[in-house]
Amino acid sequence: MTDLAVASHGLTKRFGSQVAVDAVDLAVPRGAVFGFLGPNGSGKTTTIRMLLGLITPTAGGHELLGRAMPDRAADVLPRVGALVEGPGFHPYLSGRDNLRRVDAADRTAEGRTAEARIAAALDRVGLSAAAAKRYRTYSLGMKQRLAIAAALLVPRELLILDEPTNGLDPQGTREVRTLVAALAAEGSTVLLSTHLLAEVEQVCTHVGVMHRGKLVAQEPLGKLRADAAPMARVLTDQPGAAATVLRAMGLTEVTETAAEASGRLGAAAPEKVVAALVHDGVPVRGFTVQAPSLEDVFVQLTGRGFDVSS
Ligand SMILES: Nc1ncnc2c1ncn2[C@@H]1O[C@H](COP(=O)(O)OP(=O)(O)OP(=O)(O)O)[C@@H](O)[C@H]1O
Repeated sequence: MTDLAVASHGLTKRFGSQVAVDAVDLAVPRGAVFGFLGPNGSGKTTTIRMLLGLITPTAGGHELLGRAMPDRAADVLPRVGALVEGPGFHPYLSGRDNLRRVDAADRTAEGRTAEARIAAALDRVGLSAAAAKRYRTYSLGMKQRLAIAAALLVPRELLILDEPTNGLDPQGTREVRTLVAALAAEGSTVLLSTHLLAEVEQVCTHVGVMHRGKLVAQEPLGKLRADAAPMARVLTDQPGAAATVLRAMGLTEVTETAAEASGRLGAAAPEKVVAALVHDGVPVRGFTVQAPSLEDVFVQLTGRGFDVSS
């Protein structure tokens, strides 16, 4: 048994002359909550659609749960729950009746146990009380949770969720994040795509970063942070002189504003930097060393500061 829930090799998709996904080698360990992060248009949805066998790759291949796709699709897809775009729920049917339709359409699901499984899935996503209400009266968060319930009608080893919190208000976002964390705690591997760094920080154990169709980083979240160099900030009324010292001490990405200079600490020890500032007569009003934010880490890794917060 492989220890990877998702493994892709050179997965590529071209649309005409445009390369939407460019030789992506994904490695999602079993048990991970893998945040598939990238700005709009970076190729996340296209990758996910290839992973699920919804579209054919131009080149490359992949395995889900150790089985080659698409050859073993019939065998592996029943063990994979997916949330990709709207599942086409009927607006005038209740949440429960919508799940009955979804379950009836699934040939791998056992009809005899349908009612119990539907009730369990509704309970799982906190929709039991609203199960009899029509879908069209649901809030966005409830609609999204019903879509996740549809993915949970049978036990899943792997969940692939495309932007599960997209369009949700803060309350709905929290509900979905809590649900993802609970599913992971029960042993499911989760791959979720997002363009929100906060999402990755709050629920993910691993992260893969897409940029212009390429997977530019893929690591456990803790390692990503540990590998990143911290920032030093000097509060001073002589930022120009401070910046000169920071550069001389080997700090990189040195910037200055009216009241401070900052730079990325490499091998330089913070106390040596302070000593050098004082030695050169720079008046230091404050000195702080900050662990990099996840956004800083991505800038370091990719060399680009893409806007991931919008
Ligand atoms: N069917 C298609 N035909 C032509 N181009 C496409 C098609 N699907 C996607 N693309 C293009 O491929 C690129 C990647 O799109 P994709 O939807 O995979 O990005 P994404 O990272 O999921 O973005 P978003 O967060 O907006 O969904 C985009 O430039 C998009 O316009």
